Amino acid sequence: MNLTIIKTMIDEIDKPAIFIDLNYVILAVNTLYMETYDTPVELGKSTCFGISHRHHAPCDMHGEECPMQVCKQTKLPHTVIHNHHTSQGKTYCKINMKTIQDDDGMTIGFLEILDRIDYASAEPTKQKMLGRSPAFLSLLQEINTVAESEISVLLQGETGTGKELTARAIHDSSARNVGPYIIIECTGMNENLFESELFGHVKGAFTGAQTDKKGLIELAHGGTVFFDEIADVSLGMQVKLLRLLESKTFRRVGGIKEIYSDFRIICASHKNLLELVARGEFRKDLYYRLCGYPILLPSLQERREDISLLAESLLDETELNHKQFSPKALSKLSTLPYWGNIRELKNIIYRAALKAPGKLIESHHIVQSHLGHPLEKQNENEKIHTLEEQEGLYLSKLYTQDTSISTLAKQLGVSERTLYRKLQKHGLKQ
Ligand SMILES: Nc1ncnc2c1ncn2[C@@H]1O[C@H](COP(=O)(O)OP(=O)(O)OP(=O)(O)O)[C@@H](O)[C@H]1O
Repeated sequence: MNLTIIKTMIDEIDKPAIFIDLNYVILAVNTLYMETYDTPVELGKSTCFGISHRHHAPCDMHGEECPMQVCKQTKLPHTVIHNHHTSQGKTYCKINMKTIQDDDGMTIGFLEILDRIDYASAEPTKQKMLGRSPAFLSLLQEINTVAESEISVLLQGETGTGKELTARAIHDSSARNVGPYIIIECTGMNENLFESELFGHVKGAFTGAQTDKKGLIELAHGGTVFFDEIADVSLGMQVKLLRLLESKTFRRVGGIKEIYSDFRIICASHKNLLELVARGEFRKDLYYRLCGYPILLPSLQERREDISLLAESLLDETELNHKQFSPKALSKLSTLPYWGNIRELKNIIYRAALKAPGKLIESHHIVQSHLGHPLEKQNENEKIHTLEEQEGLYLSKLYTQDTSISTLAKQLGVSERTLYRKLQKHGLKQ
């Protein structure tokens, strides 16, 4: 294949694209690629890592996976997610790389095509999934892996870890993103209501059904349905859901006509569904229908490196965004145990900003509410905590506003001063 043909081919691609040789040097580039970066491309001289990362060495020397190395070994296309320096700042990009061979099967270079990832960011940005940690990057990779397929996805993870945001990101990066995205909240609905919400009803099906009404499944035709807290669906309704998933057809309540809906399903639960299956509270056949691709969302504890970034951005989303954290406040935020994950972090930040009288939010303004913690006991027993986290968890159980410090200190076998210090360290006391 000669270079002129490659240049013509690259110009035809409707995404930023380059052709690089075995030494990372760019030999062909399209206009969309040049528009993506501020650094000008010099054909035969610029390297892919120099333009996209402003590095002087390949990505794998900077802790990122180099797709070219994988392509070299496997000769198969490979996709990775990298954080690029684009003309719009640091941006997550999906890099699709493909080996190009000559007629004799010799590798002559690599084709790189880029997709911007608009739902995530490594910089403080409103309304985006934020993070830089390895756990966050693996999550982006998982989203990327499932997005282009039709597989059913089961999102599991503690409350407040971002399951709803992840479901939306999967829909937005799938081919169904032009279709509807329907959220079905499974908690707190009785069976009759749930059935009529899902499938709709015909006129006269029950008192108050004065007209025909489409259900959410019908409205989701061509798009994605997200069932939040799927574990809360009753056993009776689980049978109907299974039938729906197997046939993609249903009947409106009181109706006889079979209606077809083409939808993709994503579910989320903060409960361990397999445990519910073992206890007979969730149907095994439905579980396997829903769990085509399970994704476990990392808790905030597993991505502590992201706390400062999240904190800055969450503060920015409040009306108190003229305030800022002291370095000590930020470091305190990074050490707290978070039972409610990002949602709890959000509350702590808002409270701290309200408490701070001036512009600066100090570490003593950051106080964790211990009231919510006993609510979140799901999987707590199985999780390994550091001793320090365990200490915080234990103290938050024992200590309430009415606790006598001297009595508790005696019971714990420490001095009152030590207990004070520990309560302060874990954000349980000012
Ligand atoms: N990566 C992230 N970056 C920024 N904000 C996030 C991120 N993940 C979650 N959030 C925010 O945290 C809050 C909780 O997220 P979300 O509702 O998606 O969690 P969840 O896991 O679905 O919670 P639950 O199980 O309680 O329904 C939301 O305000 C969301 O915007």
